[in-house]
Amino acid sequence: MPMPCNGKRSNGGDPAANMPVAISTALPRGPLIGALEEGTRTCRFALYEASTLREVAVHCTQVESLRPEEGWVEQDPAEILRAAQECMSEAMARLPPGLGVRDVAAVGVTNQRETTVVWDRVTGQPLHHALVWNDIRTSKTVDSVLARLPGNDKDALRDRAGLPVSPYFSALKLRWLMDNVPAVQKAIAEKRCLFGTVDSWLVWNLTGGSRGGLHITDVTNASRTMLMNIHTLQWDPLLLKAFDIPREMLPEIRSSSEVYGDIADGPLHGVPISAIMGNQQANLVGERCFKEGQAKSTYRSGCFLLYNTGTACVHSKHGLLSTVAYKLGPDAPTVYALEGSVAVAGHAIKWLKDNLNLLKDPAEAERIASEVASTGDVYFVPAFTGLYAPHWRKDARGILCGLTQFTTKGHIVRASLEAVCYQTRDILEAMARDCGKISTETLSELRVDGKMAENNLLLQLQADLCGFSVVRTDIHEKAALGIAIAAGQAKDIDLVNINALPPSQSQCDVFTPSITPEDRKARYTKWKMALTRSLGWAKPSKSPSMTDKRYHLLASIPPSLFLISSFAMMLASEM
Ligand SMILES: Nc1ncnc2c1ncn2[C@@H]1O[C@H](COP(=O)(O)OP(=O)(O)O)[C@@H](O)[C@H]1O
Ligand SMILES: O=P(O)(O)OC[C@H](O)CO
Repeated sequence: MPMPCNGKRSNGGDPAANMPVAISTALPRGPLIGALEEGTRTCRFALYEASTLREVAVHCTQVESLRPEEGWVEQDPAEILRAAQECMSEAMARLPPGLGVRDVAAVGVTNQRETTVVWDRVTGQPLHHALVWNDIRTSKTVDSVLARLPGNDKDALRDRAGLPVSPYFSALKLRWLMDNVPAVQKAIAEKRCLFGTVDSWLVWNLTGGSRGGLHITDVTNASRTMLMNIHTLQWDPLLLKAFDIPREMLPEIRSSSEVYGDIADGPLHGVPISAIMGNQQANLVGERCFKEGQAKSTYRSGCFLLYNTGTACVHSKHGLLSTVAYKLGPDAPTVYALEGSVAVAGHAIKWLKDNLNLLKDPAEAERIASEVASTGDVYFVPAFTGLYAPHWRKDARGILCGLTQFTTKGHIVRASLEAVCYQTRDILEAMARDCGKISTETLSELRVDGKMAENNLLLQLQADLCGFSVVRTDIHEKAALGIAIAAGQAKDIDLVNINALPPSQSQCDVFTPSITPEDRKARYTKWKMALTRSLGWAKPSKSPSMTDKRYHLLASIPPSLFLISSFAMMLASEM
């Protein structure tokens, strides 16, 4: 069971991070900061009182995902925008008496990352549904790109992008749209096509759309496109060439915290937008992981673990992503993170519920898994869409192994929880190898949040299977807080040292390891055996189709010459 630490635990030298503060019972006062949080499933707008970070008004709505084919995940960009506008209008309508738009000092936007939108700059209409981050239709596009890289190496572009070639990232999704959607091809030919991640789409529309909206993104979102140079923080000519993407359709890259422009219409008319960040980076800020070596893990449908590496961009040699954590101002230092993303975490529990009918509600997972003392040697690798970090195997598929006639649903549910823990351990092992810095002591800074983190058994298993303490400050994610901090900073409103939680909630739970190192080692070894068996199930076809003319052209270049020749072409074109 978790051990409540009553706010007394170490907080990594950040004394304010968990300090209980007196909660004001006074009527809320301006200035207020607005946080628009556009997640994959939920859109939410909250208004915070800047002096206390009290949430004074909020509205939230769901955004539907469409799954037209296996592995395809889409959202309607118009629906994303409508949801954002509804949330802002409803939250403004709920402001306590005496508060109004004049009290809102700034709005920040945080969003699901990688999800790719293309639209017509003249009509303002989307040219296709957004391809959502976990859509894997671009598998063949990946094969085509890999076929042209030295040694078919998915890491060949890592030095520049910080990322492996994978269906996860926007460049692949944009390439697919350009190859397969005539409306996109036509709009590009007519120079009317704009590309953006969800932040760009929202900010362009909120600041005026086709009547002069700002076409911008921030460094955190741009770092997930695979088109930005992670060192220069600019679109990289070689990466653009590798994916054959015209520069003019891309947004301008800005810092995560600065006044970009004002909201053009609606109840927040005239309020400046002053922060943009991808949601996992905003979460890192909201968790106040400002020091090198601090890390957070968010357990939702997927699981996202970010480890602050300070101003050093650590290039992972073990399958992690190098990403921009934040740059809180045009002249502020760029802070980087290593990230491990797990595609399927809580989603496996949803699958047990929806597809196998083993649960009525995800919350039942804890009770059912607790009915058995172990998984009975059952291992579940939920590689439904391949494996993300640190393996990056799109050919992996889910497996359940070690079944016997004695296996019960308790064993399977418990194995599903353990799968999240083992995948997290895989990431932590990779981080340890990349940084050589992670120790039990620094990992006392692993802060966990997310809906799935309300499962006590999951966090106990996490502590057991990793061998360090897991600290749950609160299950509520901190992305909205993080973007409020960034938006406030651009307006010289310092929110960093304000604790947003009432004292009763600011207590945290600590889960400490309760199994022997031998047991831990034996179980992890078995997990790795299971993982190996999941690989290579969805083999790519022998000759990946080349979906655009450019691939035919470049396929004739020997892979080893590809990068060199691209450089040469690039240099020549710049002369
Ligand atoms: N108590 C729980 N135990 C295990 N899994 C849970 C629990 N509560 C939620 N989940 C799972 O975690 C995920 C988190 O949900 P949520 O944050 O609401 O989802 P999303 O990432 O889709 O927005 C869901 O996929 C759900 O199946
Ligand atoms: O909206 P979420 O919480 O599922 O987050 C999605 C991530 O940003 C994808 O990288």
